[in-house]
Amino acid sequence: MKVTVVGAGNVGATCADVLAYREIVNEVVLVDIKEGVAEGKALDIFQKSPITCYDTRTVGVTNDYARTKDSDVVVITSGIPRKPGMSRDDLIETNAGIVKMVTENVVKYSPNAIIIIVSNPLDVMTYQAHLTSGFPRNRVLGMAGILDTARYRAFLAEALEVSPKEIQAMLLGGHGDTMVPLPRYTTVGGIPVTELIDADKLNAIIERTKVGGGELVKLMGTSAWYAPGAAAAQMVEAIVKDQRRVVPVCIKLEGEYGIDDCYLGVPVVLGKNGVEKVIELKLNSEEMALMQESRKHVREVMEVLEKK
Ligand SMILES: NC(=O)c1ccc[n+]([C@@H]2O[C@H](COP(=O)([O-])OP(=O)(O)OC[C@H]3O[C@@H](n4cnc5c(N)ncnc54)[C@H](O)[C@@H]3O)[C@@H](O)[C@H]2O)c1
Ligand SMILES: O=C(O)C[C@H](O)C(=O)O
Repeated sequence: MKVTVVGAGNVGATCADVLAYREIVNEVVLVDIKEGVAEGKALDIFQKSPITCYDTRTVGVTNDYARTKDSDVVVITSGIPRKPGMSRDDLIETNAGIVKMVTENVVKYSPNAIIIIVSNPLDVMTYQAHLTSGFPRNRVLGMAGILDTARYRAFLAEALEVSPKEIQAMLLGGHGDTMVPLPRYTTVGGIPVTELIDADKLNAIIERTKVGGGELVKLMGTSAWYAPGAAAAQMVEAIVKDQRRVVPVCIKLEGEYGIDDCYLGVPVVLGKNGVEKVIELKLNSEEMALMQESRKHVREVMEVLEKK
């Protein structure tokens, strides 16, 4: 199995590192537009292999897509991250062009690949890659829900003083402040979370999760990478090992949840064909209203792209 990661910055290099040290694939090709960056980071990761003991080979190239030929999965992280005071949507002008150009190259050399988008604004960059690639929707996916649920799960684990491994959760909607964490679908070792935490505390955790990316941007002056890189690697693993994991993924909705023609996070079964199935939950009226609000926001940003 061969995986390409485009963008050898914070998220891309972290994703490549996780793919390598966990031996998720045999070969990782890292691509960047900046001369030497991908080559250097791939070499550094390869030189770690005798220390932490793995066989995955990592190779870096500067814009040489021929070297990515016949990749099974391509993770696109190229693009600028936000700085304090910016929203993810502010990145659209720069990142849409980058994602378009990168996707054209990916399609040329790996026409059967499954594409995972990481660049922001996530839902609309997934739209851009879908438009440019012309791939079926099951092969153009956005990574955000695994990261957003991981934040929610981590905050809950801390509040409940339990292992984060015990928290299972689902979340819907766009990757922005309108995301929809679902307490009704959150359990702690199989116990509904609402039996273990009072409503005020749970609401505070939901609100913190919604702005979880911004919290880190404020602290670091740029956006997060450890959890995002690992989340993208988890999606790659589910695909290349055909694990059929049930995780939230951004995909074009075609009637599910009563929504057409919008890119939003929903629970899916993730396996060797990318999205094997979109799972449609029976939402209550409050959850449905939040999902519609999220759809409205993502649609507005999609329209910005359409007018470009
Ligand atoms: N979906 C998510 O949950 C999530 C999480 C974290 C970050 N992000 C997004 O991921 C993107 C990358 O974040 P980062 O922290 O790694 O940024 P970064 O600046 O560290 O890395 C981006 C890399 O992309 C490269 N690049 C730019 N244009 C390119 C092109 N045309 N071809 C190849 N490479 C190119 C840059 O040279 C740079 O090395 C940002 O848009 C950020 O907002 C998304
Ligand atoms: O917050 C950002 O800008 C990056 C990313 O989308 C995140 O949630 O960490």
